[in-house]
Amino acid sequence: MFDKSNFSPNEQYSLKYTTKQSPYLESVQEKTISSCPIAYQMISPVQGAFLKFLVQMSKATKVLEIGALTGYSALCMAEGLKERGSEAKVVTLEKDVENFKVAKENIKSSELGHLIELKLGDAVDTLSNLDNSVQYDLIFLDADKINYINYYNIILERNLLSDDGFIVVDNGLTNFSLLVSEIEIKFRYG
Ligand SMILES: C[S@@+](CC[C@H](N)C(=O)[O-])C[C@H]1O[C@@H](n2cnc3c(N)ncnc32)[C@H](O)[C@@H]1O
Repeated sequence: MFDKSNFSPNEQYSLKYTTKQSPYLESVQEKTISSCPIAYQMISPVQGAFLKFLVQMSKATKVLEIGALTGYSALCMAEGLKERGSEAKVVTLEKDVENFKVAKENIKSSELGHLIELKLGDAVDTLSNLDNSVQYDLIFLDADKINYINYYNIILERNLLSDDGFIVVDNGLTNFSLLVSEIEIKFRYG
């Protein structure tokens, strides 16, 4: 069973010196840990604070996430969008129906729910059909790693990334260094 004691010593140290998450985020985290069999895949509160910081510092308005799970990371990023006005939006993609249902409920019950649009389906299909008159300032890849290169290609081919936008990749430096180096090569040398 996954619980907070599974956090690494580095994670626990960082958590101690990171701004405490909101009570609502904590409740979503706790509920996910107690009821979701793949809760260990959810980002940690420190990573959530970092994503929120990235959204705020980059002044992103449009955020796209691939891999919603129960909505925790989308809610973290929505907190960073609070001051960004009526155009602000997190679009998050999820293919698993059970995860989708829980995420939908968590998003609906949040005071930031109006900032988040959750889409059900395989992200390769959803990305291929996403309205590309909208460009995203921050895109967070956090789904099936094997498809990262496909997500990256579709995002660039369909012009879904804004000119100053950037892509954040979860687990990019753990077991998937080959995929990451392919992405880096394409990014740097076209
Ligand atoms: C690592 S979890 C996401 C965690 C979430 N970002 C968080 O930290 O709260 C990965 C999620 O991606 C979903 N997923 C996996 N492959 C997918 C695909 N091809 N299309 C859409 N979602 C996918 C899984 O069902 C799972 O819910």
